[in-house]
Amino acid sequence: MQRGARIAAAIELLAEIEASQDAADRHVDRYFRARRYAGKGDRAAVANLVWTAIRRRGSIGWLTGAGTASPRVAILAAARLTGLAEAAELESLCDGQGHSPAPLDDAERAALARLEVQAADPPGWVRHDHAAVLAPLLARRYGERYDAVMAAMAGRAPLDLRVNTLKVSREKALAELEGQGLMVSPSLLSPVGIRVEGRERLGQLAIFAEGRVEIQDEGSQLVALLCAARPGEAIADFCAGAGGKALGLAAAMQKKGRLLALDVEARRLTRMAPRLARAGVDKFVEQGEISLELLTAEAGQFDCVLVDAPCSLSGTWRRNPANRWNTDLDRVADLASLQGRILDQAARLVRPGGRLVYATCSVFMEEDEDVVAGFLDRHPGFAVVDQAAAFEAATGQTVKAGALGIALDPAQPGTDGFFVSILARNP
Ligand SMILES: C[S@@+](CC[C@H](N)C(=O)[O-])C[C@H]1O[C@@H](n2cnc3c(N)ncnc32)[C@H](O)[C@@H]1O
Repeated sequence: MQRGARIAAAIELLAEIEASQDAADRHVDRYFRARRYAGKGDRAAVANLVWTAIRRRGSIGWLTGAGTASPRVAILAAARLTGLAEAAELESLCDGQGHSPAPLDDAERAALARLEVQAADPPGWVRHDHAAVLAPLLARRYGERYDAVMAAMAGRAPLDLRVNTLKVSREKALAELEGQGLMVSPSLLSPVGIRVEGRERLGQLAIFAEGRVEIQDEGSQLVALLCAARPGEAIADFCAGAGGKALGLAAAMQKKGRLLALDVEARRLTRMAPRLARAGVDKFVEQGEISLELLTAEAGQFDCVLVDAPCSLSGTWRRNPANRWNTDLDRVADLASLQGRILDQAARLVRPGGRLVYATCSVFMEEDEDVVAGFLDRHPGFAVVDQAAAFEAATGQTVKAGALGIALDPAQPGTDGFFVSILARNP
């Protein structure tokens, strides 16, 4: 495909994506399945234009003065921003000949001219592609590290695996994956983690189908490990959802003791069934729906309660770029009050002397430290433990920790953005 044809294909694809509710990657796959003549290079170039236009939606709107840019303007701007075309070439690439896009109209020409001026000195939120209202929140969290972290946030999320130590050791799993021709290395912080180079399709491999490894970001692995669950303990996973953390907890407990996976919607827990079965812990993990009766009946019964709270997902922008634009301050405030309420409920289940672990995949302190501080004000019977010492005890590694918790990010240590706070109930 010529460059003009690649741009035209990307415009067509983006318009399709915008007009539908389906996930963007499904469209990209379908589009190319129907166009077998397109080569690997074509596919990569078109997909890069489409992803750039989606990820940079808000900043392209600002740079071109177009507000919400049309698919044509968005893709032409993406072609410029990714270096596929120089400014002066866009006009000639859009000549309407063969498979090239139709010629530019005056409004499009003006939008692309404005891009050249504005791109010279854009504000931080444009450079790093997030809603302008989130700038103070990110400045509060990162200060001088803002540019470095946001640059890391723009990269592609790595592929991490958690080894199911109920079935195999990390050494054996590494050897098996290497035997399959994969480039793998032990994770830096998670003692049960493996990092895979490249975008391998793991679904077909026996090691995955037979539950020896599970796909899980290293940050998620660390959240489960920081519960320091031991065999024989009673642990409640209060926001268990699809069960990612529950799997890690079950392995740490060596299937001994009691692991209760809870969620406010029992429907959500059904998604964990195949994962539990694959990992060989389906008979071990108990499931339950949160209710007043349950909170009363189970009060004070657990050595540790994990609250992996619903959040803005701002730590996962590498995976879900649309969230960079559709999170506003009201949503963050609403989530913070929900998180406080969930913590209040979950705390009832912790036995005297037990642990309460609060985690989010948000990088906003408003959903993290502030929620913990509010909880501690309301519950004088709980206190923070030494976070850095708890991290070292659970993982054998050291990280920088704050007084109220540990914040991980894609720049340092290179995980998704996560926050974890380990609290203890007074004996
Ligand atoms: C971040 S997700 C959990 C992910 C899960 N722990 C995992 O590792 O796969 C948050 C979960 O909290 C649940 N949730 C939402 N509101 C809740 C509430 N009021 N109480 C308890 N759980 C709630 C959601 O249903 C969702 O499953």
